[in-house]
Amino acid sequence: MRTIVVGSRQSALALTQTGHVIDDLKTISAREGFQFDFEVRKIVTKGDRILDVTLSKVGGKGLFVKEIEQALLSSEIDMAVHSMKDMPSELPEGLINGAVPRRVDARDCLISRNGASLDELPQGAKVGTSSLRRASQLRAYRPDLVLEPVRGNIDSRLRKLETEGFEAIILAAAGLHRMGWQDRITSYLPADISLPAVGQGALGIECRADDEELLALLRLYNDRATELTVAAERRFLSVLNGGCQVPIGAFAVWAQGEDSHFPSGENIIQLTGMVGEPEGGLILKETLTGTDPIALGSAVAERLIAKGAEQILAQVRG
Ligand SMILES: NCc1[nH]cc(CCC(=O)O)c1CC(=O)O
Repeated sequence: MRTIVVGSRQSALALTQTGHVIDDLKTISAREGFQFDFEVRKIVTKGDRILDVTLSKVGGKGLFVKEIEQALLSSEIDMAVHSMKDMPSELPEGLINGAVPRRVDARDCLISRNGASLDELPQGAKVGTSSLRRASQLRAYRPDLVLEPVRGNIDSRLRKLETEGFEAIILAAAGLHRMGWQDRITSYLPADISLPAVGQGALGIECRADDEELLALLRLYNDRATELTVAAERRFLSVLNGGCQVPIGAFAVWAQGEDSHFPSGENIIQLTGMVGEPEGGLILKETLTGTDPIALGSAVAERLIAKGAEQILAQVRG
């Protein structure tokens, strides 16, 4: 019997999704006759220590994974569950993403204090989001709203909805579902109003590239459709050099379509990508289909670059 040590951040969401993954892996492990046991080890990351500083000011998403990757490389832990959204596009030498489990709801959602939908929010209502992507798209749809940052874990953001005078906040539906807090969701934002972040609603399981024993189990947990759609989104993001906090969104779906361009039965991915000005004045968007996620991600990015995406991103980074 081998004990797999699973590193996790201490946030309620990280611990909860790590717990769900361990439950799933235990089921697969027992069914397939593996000899694995699991144990959670909590790790405090730099991102957790500075949760009150706006992330885009301190260097972005890598902040949540660096310590975890060091613990993996030194074999202090064997695997770690990440939100795909927070996983950098390049993993360090020696580590790989061993499985992408089936994605849950990828949409953004609105949690409003009085049950109002986005359309029903009063003129000039104060809405909380720290995401440039959400702000850009919300401003394009409802220019009257007053958007203000709301940082912290989802539990503290929900608290701030009550204590800091917001009419509503925007969160990823996936986090609320995983926490069992889906009752708090007032309405789901359709992708044409708020295109989700790259990888939103999906998880990635990082482990050492040479840990064949564990990889054999993780392969059985991988969901091919999620792996390929998220790969297309991530390729799109990396071509746009979007590692840090940038107003970029993407969402890919998997269709086993009858499209005449593709031999029947082939896996067809439809990818929509968007780059928006932070003030919502201009939203660039493009949808393409293809069978190769890498080529598709690049193609959508190139289309947006041709429309001026790099100028928008240069302004944001500037
Ligand atoms: N930005 C932080 C983050 N990273 C992952 C999730 C949860 C949802 C997911 O798995 O995509 C959230 C919270 C949010 O954006 O509301």
